[in-house]
Amino acid sequence: MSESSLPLTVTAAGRPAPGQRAAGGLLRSLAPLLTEWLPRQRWFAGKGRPISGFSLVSATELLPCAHAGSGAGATPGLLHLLVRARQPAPPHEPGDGTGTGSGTDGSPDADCYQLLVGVRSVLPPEFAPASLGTPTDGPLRGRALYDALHDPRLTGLLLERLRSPGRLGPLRFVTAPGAAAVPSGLRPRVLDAEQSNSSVVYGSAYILKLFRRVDPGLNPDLELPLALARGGCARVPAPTAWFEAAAGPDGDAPDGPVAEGPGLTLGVLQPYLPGSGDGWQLAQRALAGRRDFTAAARGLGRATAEVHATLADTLPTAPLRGPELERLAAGMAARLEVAARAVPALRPYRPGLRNAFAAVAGLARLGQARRVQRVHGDLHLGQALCGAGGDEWTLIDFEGEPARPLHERRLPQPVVRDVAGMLRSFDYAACQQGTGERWTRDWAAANRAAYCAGYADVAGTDPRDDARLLRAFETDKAVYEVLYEARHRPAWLPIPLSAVRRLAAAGD
Ligand SMILES: Nc1ncnc2c1ncn2[C@@H]1O[C@H](COP(=O)(O)OP(=O)(O)O)[C@@H](O)[C@H]1O
Ligand SMILES: O=P(O)(O)O[C@H]1O[C@H](CO)[C@@H](O[C@H]2O[C@H](CO)[C@@H](O)[C@H](O)[C@H]2O)[C@H](O)[C@H]1O
Repeated sequence: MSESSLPLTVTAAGRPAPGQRAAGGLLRSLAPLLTEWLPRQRWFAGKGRPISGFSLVSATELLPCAHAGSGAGATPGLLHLLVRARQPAPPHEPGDGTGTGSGTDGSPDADCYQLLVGVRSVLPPEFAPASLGTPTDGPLRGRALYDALHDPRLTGLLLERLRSPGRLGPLRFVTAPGAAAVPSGLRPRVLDAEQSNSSVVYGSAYILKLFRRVDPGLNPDLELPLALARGGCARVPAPTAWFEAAAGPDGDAPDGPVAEGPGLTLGVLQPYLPGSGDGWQLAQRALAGRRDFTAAARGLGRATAEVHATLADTLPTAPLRGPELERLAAGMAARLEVAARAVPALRPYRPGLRNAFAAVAGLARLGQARRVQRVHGDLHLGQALCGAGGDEWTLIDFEGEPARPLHERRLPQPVVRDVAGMLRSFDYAACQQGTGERWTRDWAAANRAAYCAGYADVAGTDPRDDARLLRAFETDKAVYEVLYEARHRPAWLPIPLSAVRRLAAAGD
């Protein structure tokens, strides 16, 4: 998007600021700060590639910024920004082959990020770690800018906006039909978690997830929980409210009036489940204490199958016949090539891994077919919250694998894809406690079996009976994890690499 087509800056009163210059000047003054700050954020998706420039998709004042924060106790300003960061394109990451989509959404070389920027004349010391810096020119010259999610006054304001439906410039705040009224004055705190996005907890009642890298379209992390709530499935917290930006003709937020429809999903408010541990923490604790985890694993299998059953009832399903099975296998093989180019340690295992994918193409030649439906897409132990009973599970984070384009994450998939994700996670948990030990290997095997048995309790079919497809998805996931760890947590790379060795040997 060229600077001349920038949308207007929208004022707190919902009126365009005088002239487009405000937005252009804003971008110029923010660019040096963002170049420095963005790559340091956990959720920045373009790590390792230089940023060559920015374009502003929208800028909306939620609280006035120009004179904000002057004087003791003065109200800070709050600016909502959608900003594209231009970077050299990543190596092409091919699709699943289970649908018609290909390529990426929006500009492949310019991811769009959502930022909430606090504005003050002087930054209080408690917000120093959240500082973006101080622009030296433009409309915010000399003002201290910081990540507003760390300021309870500003995140409190955001909750106020979500409490009552309405519009502000390109932003639309929506309350779920039939949702209980959200009380005002809940105390906000930003979540300090290893996340792909950012979350704010209000009291111990709600959690607001703000999507950081946003793609045009309905985010499955809103779409699927809404569908599950419609279908009466209590395994997933039902969205209470959300906010979005209407999509313009080029997929960006518009400078005109907000159209009806989902546009870009920006944030989802849902009930917070207090005190619940996640499956990863519980598994780690069980391993450290050398305790059995199979009852919990079986419960998790049952929860997964219940969620799958409701998704199949409420959203479209389709057959996966010969040509689609072949495309699925080709997509997996192509992703392996991309990962092997990026991570040399994968290369020696390619022949064995390819065999796992060829076996899926082999199903097509046998005249077999499967079904596809909407699935979680990135299921692992950290995506399951456990109630007090120890085996009652709630599933969260239906966004799918964050690195994939949105249209691909919304494609129907075989359910074994989620099963494979969780099986990998038991392996991860065991490896994290020490790869070599017999006991941890047996622990992982027992929990993998219990999880599949739990799934079969509800679904009536055991995922292990579809061995070729399951192995192919497990292999595909391990390859994804190799790339994920190489990019985000290089010290963890040996974990998926050990699975790659095992899976490659099984395919010889
Ligand atoms: N409804 C909820 N109740 C309690 N904690 C939650 C809830 N939803 C998310 N969380 C916590 O927030 C963390 C991040 O949420 P998640 O949806 O996985 O975000 P991301 O996509 O950024 O990784 C989770 O690991 C979990 O600890
Ligand atoms: O939870 P996210 O949506 O951010 O998912 C990404 O990050 C996960 C790690 O936080 C990553 O999961 C991998 O590590 C887990 C342990 O930390 C393990 O349980 C998973 O099995 C493993 O895949 C996930 O792949 C990534 O998309």
